[in-house]
Parts: sequence; structure tokens; C-alpha cells
Amino acid sequence: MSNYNIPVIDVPEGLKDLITDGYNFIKNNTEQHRCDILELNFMGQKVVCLSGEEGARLFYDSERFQRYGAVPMRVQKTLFGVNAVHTMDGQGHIHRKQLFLSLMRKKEKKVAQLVMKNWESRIDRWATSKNVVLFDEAKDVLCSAACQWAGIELPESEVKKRADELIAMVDALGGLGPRYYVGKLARIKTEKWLGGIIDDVRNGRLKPEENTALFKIAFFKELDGKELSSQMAAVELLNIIRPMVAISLLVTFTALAIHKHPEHKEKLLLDSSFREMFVQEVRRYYPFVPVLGARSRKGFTWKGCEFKEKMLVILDVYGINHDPRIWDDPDKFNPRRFEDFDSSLYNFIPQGGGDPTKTHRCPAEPITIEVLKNTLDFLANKITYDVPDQNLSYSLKRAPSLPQSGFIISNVKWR
Ligand code: HEM
Repeated sequence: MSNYNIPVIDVPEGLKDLITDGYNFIKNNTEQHRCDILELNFMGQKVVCLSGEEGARLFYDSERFQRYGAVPMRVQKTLFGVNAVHTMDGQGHIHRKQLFLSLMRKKEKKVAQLVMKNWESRIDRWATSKNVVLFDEAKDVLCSAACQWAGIELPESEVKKRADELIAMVDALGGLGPRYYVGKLARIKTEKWLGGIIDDVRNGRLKPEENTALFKIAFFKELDGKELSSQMAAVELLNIIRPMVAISLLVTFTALAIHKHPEHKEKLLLDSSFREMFVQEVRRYYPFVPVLGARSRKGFTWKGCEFKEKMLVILDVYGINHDPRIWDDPDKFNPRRFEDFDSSLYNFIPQGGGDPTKTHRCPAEPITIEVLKNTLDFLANKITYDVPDQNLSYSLKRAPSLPQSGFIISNVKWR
């Protein structure tokens, strides 16, 4: 590549170097060089990193970029599933995406209600426990609610086991060694479990309601008129319930934000629009998705950078959510910033950017926001609890990140 103005950063040990520098890796380098494009010499392979709102806009230009070949196999074998919707392009992607959008359209209130019922059912047990680890409870609550919504029968006795497997797939994201293998094994087991359920639906042994994800995915037809294989259907059913359980990470950060910012207590009680702003700030401020990847479809030049065909391109999601050109004082937790935030499709992208009907942007942002808003109301206004001494620090060098203690609460009571 002959990009004389583009800084080149050596990454001799590949993933290991990126993990060491963590969420701030691209941001530190783009800020140092005052630019939105970097070239990485990633163990001999050239990779372009894009940042800033304009970088995001370019990344979501589907004429220039594709997803096929961009998601590393290690991420497909743990987080997304091999050949899942995340890796598709063109009409095939839009058709598969419609399946997800149709399952989620106007479902946010219903899903949040299911989550709230599950939270409320735990209070009596919490009241008699010395300590409650909120993250552990959140993943079980969300797993139960996700399965109820999707039409999957899950006995209470199996909830913890399945929730642990689902979270292991998410936890494998930046993990090398054991964390990766635990996530990979969890995916193998879960795909087998759900593949069996899909077979049972198809041969009539199970009869889920017709408006559930289980039914719709079991009988979904690709553009060629064929049903998905039962394993592929299991992968996509997992793409409903796994990310629901992943909301438990944001629930834990929400609890941390309530605890660290008692100055917002009164507003959280009285003002539902402030609760929405608070949730948006949790999604912006705390680390979750670090980067996204794509490959250039064809050669082209942008802002002096020459993109070659099939070149790997990485978008700095965390960096854009902390970009000082978009956010005043980005490292300050300030829900009020959302009062007059001028949102485009590319300047606030915790769950991806662009138009969700046309790009890979997450179809479940309304659900995520509604679940978090209701959970915030529950934690801040419906119950009381103590927060005993514990290690609440979280690392920006681990993806996904989480407060060390999982957020322990005690002496829980209805308010
Ligand atoms: C913790 C909250 C969540 C976060 C941080 C999150 C994040 C993301 C991100 C970053 C993407 C990819 C965007 C891209 O590639 O351009 C995505 C896609 C997706 N998300 Fe979410 N998500 C969350 C919750 C959910 C939930 C609750 C569901 C399902 C109920 C869901 C289902 C999906 C699906 C199916 C896709 C693939 C869309 C496509 O490839 O077209 N997500 N999400």
C-alpha cells in the first residue's frame, strides 16, 4: 500500500498485542496521529483501522465493504456461529435480517415485561441470602426471559447451566487459551440442544406458538426456498437468546453507574426520560463491543488511503463512543448529554451503525434499551439494597469487561 500520510503501527504479536492495549488501542493511536485512518502491520498482514463518524459512514457502505471473510473463525466458533447472519452480504443478508427484524418489531415492551417478572420472582430468595451477585442473577433472569420469549421450554433447574453456557460464548470474545475453549465447547453443546429442539418442531413433536422465534426460525425459508439445516437454524435461534443473556453485562454496569453516581438518585425516581438518557449513557460510556470487521469488495482510495480488494478493515466502535469531536468530555459519565444529542446513524454506535434494515446494525437496540430502562427502574426505585465493600474495578484490557466482583448487593428488600 502506498499511503504516505497514513501512520503505520506494527502489531508483531497480533491479537496478543491488541489485547494488551485493550479497548483504547486504536483510539490512542488515532489521537496521537490526529487522524481517522491507521494502517496496522498485523503480523505481516496489512489491516486498515477506521475511526470517527466519517470512518463509520464509510465502513457501512455496502458497495465498498462486505462481511464475508471478515469475522475470524475463532469468533464464529464461539460468539456468532459459523456462517451466521453476521457474515452474510447482499440480498441473502437482507432476507435473513428481515427474519430477525420481524421477530423484534414492537416487541420491546413484551420482552421487558418478561424480564421484569423474572426479576420480581427473585426478591423473596434474595431477602434471605446474605450476598447476591447481581451479574449471576442477571444472566439467569435474562436466560429465562429470552427462552420464554423465543418459545423454548426451559425448566427452572436448567436455567443456570444454559445461562452459563451462553455467557461463556460471549466471554470467549477476546480470550486466548482456556476462555476460548470453554466458549467453543459451550457453543457445540448449545447448538446440539437447540438443533434437537428444531428437529422436534419440524416433525411435530413440539408445537410452539406460531409467532415465536422457535417456530419462525424452524420454518424460515432462504431465497432459494429451502429451509435452514437444523444446525443453522440452531445458530440463528442462538443469535436471539445469546445476546439477550449478554445484556447481563450492561445490567451490571447499570448497577455500577447507579452506585457511583448517587447525585442522579432523585431524577432516576421522578423522570422516566432521564432514565432513558441514563441507559444511553451506560451504553456509550462502559466498554462492551470493542471493534467490528469488514473486507473491502474492490480497490478504491478514500482520504488518501488506498484500499485493496479483500483488505481487512476494522471499525473502532469503543473509540467512536469516546470521540471528543462527538462527545464533550467523553470520559465523564453524564446522562444529560443525551438531552440534546444530535444523533446520526454513525455517531453513536454501541450496537453497530447505519440503517438496521439495510446494514448489519443490531436489530435489537429498542429491546436492549427497554430491558435496561425497566431494570434500572427496578434497581433504583423498586428495591433497596446495600453495596458491601468489594472490588468494583473493571479492566479496559479485557473484552468483554465486567466489574471484578460482579456487583454484590446485600440486605435486599422491596422499597
Ligand atoms: C448487550 C446488548 C447488545 C449489544 C452490545 C449488541 C451488539 C451488536 C453488534 C455490535 C452487532 C453487529 C453490528 C455490525 O456488525 O455492524 C449486532 C448484531 C446483531 N445483534 Fe445485537 N447486540 C445486543 C443485543 C442484542 C439482542 C438482545 C439481540 C436479540 C434479541 C441481538 C441480536 C443481534 C443480531 C441477530 C445481529 C446480527 C444482525 C446482522 O448481521 O444483520 N442483539 N449486535
